[in-house]
Amino acid sequence: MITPVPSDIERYLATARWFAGKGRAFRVSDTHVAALDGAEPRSVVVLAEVAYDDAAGGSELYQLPVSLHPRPQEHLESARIGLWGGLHAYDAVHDRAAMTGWLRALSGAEHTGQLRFHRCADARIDTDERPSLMTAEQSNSSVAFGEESLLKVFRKVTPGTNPDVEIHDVLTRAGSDHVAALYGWVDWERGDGEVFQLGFLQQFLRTASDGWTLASASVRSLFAEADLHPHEVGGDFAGEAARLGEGLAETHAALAEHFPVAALPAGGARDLADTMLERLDRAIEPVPALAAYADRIRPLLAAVSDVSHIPVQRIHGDLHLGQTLRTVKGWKFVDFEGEPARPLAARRLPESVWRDVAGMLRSFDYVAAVVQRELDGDVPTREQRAFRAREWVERNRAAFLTAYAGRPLTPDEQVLLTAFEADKAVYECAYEIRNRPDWIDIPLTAVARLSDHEGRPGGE
Ligand SMILES: Nc1ncnc2c1ncn2[C@@H]1O[C@H](COP(=O)(O)OP(=O)(O)O)[C@@H](O)[C@H]1O
Ligand SMILES: O=P(O)(O)O[C@H]1O[C@H](CO)[C@@H](O[C@H]2O[C@H](CO)[C@@H](O)[C@H](O)[C@H]2O)[C@H](O)[C@H]1O
Repeated sequence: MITPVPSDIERYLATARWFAGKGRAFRVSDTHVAALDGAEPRSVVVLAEVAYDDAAGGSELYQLPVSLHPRPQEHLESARIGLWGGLHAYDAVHDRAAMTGWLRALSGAEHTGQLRFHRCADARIDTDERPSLMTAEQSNSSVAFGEESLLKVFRKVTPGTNPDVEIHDVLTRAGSDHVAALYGWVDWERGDGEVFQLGFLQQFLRTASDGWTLASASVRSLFAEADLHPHEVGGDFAGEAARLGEGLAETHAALAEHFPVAALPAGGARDLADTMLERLDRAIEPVPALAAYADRIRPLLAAVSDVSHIPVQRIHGDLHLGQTLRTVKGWKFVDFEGEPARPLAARRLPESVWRDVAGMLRSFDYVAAVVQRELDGDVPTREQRAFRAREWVERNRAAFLTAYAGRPLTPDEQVLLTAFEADKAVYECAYEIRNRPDWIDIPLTAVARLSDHEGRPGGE
């Protein structure tokens, strides 16, 4: 069995887009290796224990599928990890031959040592399809096989059922129109018997466009017209926003049918409010500008503790326009992993559907803000654009929400929705300062707007 070199992995992780510990002091304290027997090139999965040496401490387990070659592979230079036992080690998601090996193992439902490849009963898997790494990788890595299937390789792994695999499995069996069908998945059993899900193969929605791209195009087409209102512009998004709302309502209904539903127990509303308040307090340290709004945001979050009945069920957990794909047959939702920063167990718990609704509402705000940033102009031009962007946001929020709920929200639902929006904007402040500090103004502006919310029914 190959022996990985921890310092090579540390160097590789430090620059990886998907490594959540960037900027923190860390070291690889241990590694586990599982081999894909008989694969050519030689392939292993390395699970690297990452220990953090900063004040927050803690540890995480990261997955590196590795291909091992006796000779250097020039075309894989950017994916090179190091030289291990005389073999050249590469991040295998970049290595087409290695990924074909994974597809074959999935197709054959192979059990090799500690790795177990599962194939779903109705899965169509063509092992001749050519693998290519998707460039839009974020928290994980995804490899497309021709036009047929997509392998998502989780990077940070935790023991137990992964919510992305679990929800794709359940909704595929239920015949949902709103997810890509699950074709198979990969488990790894650690020496102590704990099982980790390493990735899954799903239907590749190759002709789909993601909601972020479509919504950005709509905002750009608004700005291309000097004075028109959003509903007067050819690229109006409100119809799509409404279809997204309907699609989310149908997805929530399917999740409610196939997973347990409940109401938060006594004290649950207070716990939820406290969790949000704690998240706000924690975010002030990395984002000191939040402090100026904190006293006016706290009552919005604390109000949740007065809601007497909060129904909960499985939800998406981190919904935004980038997690939606428009196919010819309607909208699909992807990436049911929940917020990457939350512990896995928390991400599988039933939650209020208003968390997902709030996520989408925040995304309409984001897309309008991001498109404005692409454009320059003098102050009056920018102010006029900001006003028109607000009209676009309000129109699409309303279309989405009306279609989702199909009726006016009750006062309690409005309290929950506002609190989840504020909570999400706070989360985004912490997320942006770590990942895209240039974008910090986007959620901060939202926090400022929400802090001004009091007494305004119906949202922002
Ligand atoms: N089944 C699919 N078919 C086509 N594209 C997909 C599919 N699932 C995800 N994608 C695309 O891949 C991107 C990354 O997928 P996602 O599951 O969100 O991974 P991550 O956890 O790395 O963010 C998505 O934004 C989406 O555009
Ligand atoms: O897609 P992930 O599950 O990795 O989610 C994380 O990254 C998202 C950014 O890609 C982040 O979403 C935020 O930025 C989006 C625009 O890029 C915007 O549409 C979302 O509304 C906003 O929250 C998400 O919060 C984070 O968890």
